[in-house]
Amino acid sequence: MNILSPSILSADFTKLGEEIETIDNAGAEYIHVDVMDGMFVPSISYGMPVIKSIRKSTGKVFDVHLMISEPIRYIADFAASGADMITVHVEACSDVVATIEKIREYKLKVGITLNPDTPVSAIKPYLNRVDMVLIMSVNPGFGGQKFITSSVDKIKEVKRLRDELNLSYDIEVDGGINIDNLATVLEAGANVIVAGSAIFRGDAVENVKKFKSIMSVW
Ligand SMILES: O=C(CO)[C@H](O)[C@H](O)COP(=O)(O)O
Repeated sequence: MNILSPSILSADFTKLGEEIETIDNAGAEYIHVDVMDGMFVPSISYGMPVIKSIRKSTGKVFDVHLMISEPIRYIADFAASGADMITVHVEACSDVVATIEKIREYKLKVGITLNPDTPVSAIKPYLNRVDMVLIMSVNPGFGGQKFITSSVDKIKEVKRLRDELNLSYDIEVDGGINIDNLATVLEAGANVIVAGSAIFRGDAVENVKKFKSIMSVW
């Protein structure tokens, strides 16, 4: 199933609750929540209090992407804030298996991700333990960047590995996705689509509709 997960990093924070209700009503399946610590990535976004607060605005799945060093330290807090799934960076965890197990302790879905310069081989040992693989198609840290085209081959590679290893994880793609490159990533094998600026810049309802109409034919 194809899933749209708008990234609220590009929403208007002065009316975040309303922005979330808008994309929820327009048909987005997930809400993508980008947490940045100013260490693993250069920028700082928001954390548990914001997530707890926006949890009241929607019942949709909170797809929380932790761009933080040693995320194992905060899994309990993100679970208590209302996360439904947590994705961690392979580069950010000194013990990836323990981090995955910690997320499972809270009965949350688990995603693993990697930076554009990290090869897929770095996550291969963990593929049988996760529900989702996130292919970053920009260097994490900021919305509104240009899509890195080599990500398409990475999507194909994790799809090929899923078949080879007889696994069933979702493949999410995040960074620089827009109406023009959406079909390319879907065709490569991505089925969870993150988009920030392409959804929240302009008319979010129309943008969700356009995304979903293309996604419906794949
Ligand atoms: O993880 C992210 C940045 O680190 C964002 O989710 C991502 O960049 C989405 O924003 P946009 O669609 O504007 O590229």
